[in-house]
Amino acid sequence: MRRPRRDRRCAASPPGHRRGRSRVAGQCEGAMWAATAYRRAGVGRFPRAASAATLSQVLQPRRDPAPPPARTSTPSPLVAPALPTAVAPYPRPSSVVFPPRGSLAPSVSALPTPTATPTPTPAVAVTMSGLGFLGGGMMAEAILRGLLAKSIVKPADVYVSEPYPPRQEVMRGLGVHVVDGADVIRSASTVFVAVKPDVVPSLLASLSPALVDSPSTLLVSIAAGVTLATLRGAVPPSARVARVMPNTPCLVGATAAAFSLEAGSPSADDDATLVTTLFSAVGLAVQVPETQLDAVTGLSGSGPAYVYTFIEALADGGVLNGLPRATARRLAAQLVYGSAKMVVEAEDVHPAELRNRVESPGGTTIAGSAALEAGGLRSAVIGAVSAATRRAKEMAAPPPPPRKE
Ligand SMILES: NC(=O)C1=CN([C@@H]2O[C@H](COP(=O)(O)OP(=O)(O)OC[C@H]3O[C@@H](n4cnc5c(N)ncnc54)[C@H](OP(=O)(O)O)[C@@H]3O)[C@@H](O)[C@H]2O)C=CC1
Ligand SMILES: O=C(O)[C@@H]1CCC=N1
Repeated sequence: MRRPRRDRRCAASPPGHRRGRSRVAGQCEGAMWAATAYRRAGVGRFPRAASAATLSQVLQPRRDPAPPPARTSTPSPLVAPALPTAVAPYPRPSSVVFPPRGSLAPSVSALPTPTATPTPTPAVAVTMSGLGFLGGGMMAEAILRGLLAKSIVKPADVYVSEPYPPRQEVMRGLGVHVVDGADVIRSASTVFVAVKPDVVPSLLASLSPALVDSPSTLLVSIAAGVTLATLRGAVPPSARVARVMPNTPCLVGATAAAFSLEAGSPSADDDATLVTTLFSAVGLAVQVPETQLDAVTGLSGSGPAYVYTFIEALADGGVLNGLPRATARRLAAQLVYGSAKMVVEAEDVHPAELRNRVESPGGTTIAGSAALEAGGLRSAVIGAVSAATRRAKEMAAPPPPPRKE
């Protein structure tokens, strides 16, 4: 009998304690709240460098030395065009050229080399010959639906191995081939490893003969905590490996994904280009040193869950104060969406500055912000990212040797 599947998914300062009345002073207090929260979250002292950077940022007068615009009944100065250096939306590729089987992506070498910032990708024609997924669960579905929605790949060019019949049906419903793992490797030159972390080493080891027969397969692992060294140890030398930490908003083309590649790999540039192209088609893709990937997991990999909790809590607050549930939910979601959009589009503006612009002196928002601080929201969020990061590190650790009876 199958084991039961787990439930999807998945897996301060007191009010009125300002030291000054100006917005700049308020920003300073924001930084102190951050430092206090940092300590409360049990992650040690607020780092000196971070503290200094944050304080200097918040203490600096704004680049525009003029006082903040007076609140009037005229249209708000917060509309995006009023913010400095708004960044344009990332250009999206219409499709990706995949390398033919058995060769290293000559067609992608013309694409830009990724950097630590979002990399624009050009529109190129589809000549897809095979994208694979080992595991057809939640995350595979999110990536796949995102890529299909952007016409990055055609369903007929996708091969998925998945043992659980209901998930196989979901995959077939997307029009992709459901085959066994070896056939995924034989049919696809780029293969996502999308099984649970503890399954990865044994699954890859079992696919070794197919990988030997299909040299230069690029395995793109999304498994939390599974290191490049573990991947390398589980595959033949001819296979290429990449480690990515995406998140479920792939599904709506708004993922925040970071990836790392093996140092010194001769195909590193091509692989970076291919991974960047795939993930920037469904959101943001940045390359980071592998040492940062566990923190990425704790922040943006796990982060959608924290944000959903926040949205749920916001909606509950609205309901408590008399809003119909559906109205509260729509407003809460749009609030988070719009606020995030402003941070994304004005990356030179510190979020504290955006917050301060909402907080009228003696008004409603500062009362709410003070309640958030008193409730420890900031500490709780920092603690959540740290707990998830620690968990990713634990998962990366080799399993303890079996106990002798
Ligand atoms: N969910 C998320 O938000 C994110 C997840 N990840 C990572 O993605 C990976 C997948 O997570 P998620 O999609 O949530 O998990 P799921 O459990 O939804 O998906 C994994 C799927 O792989 C199947 N599977 C098990 N063994 C094999 C096998 N040998 N061959 C092929 N398929 C197999 C599982 O079937 P069965 O259930 O029957 O075992 C399951 O359907 C994990 O490593 C996770 O760390 C990364 C970023 C975000
Ligand atoms: O919870 C997990 O382990 C996975 C990895 C990141 C998001 N979900």
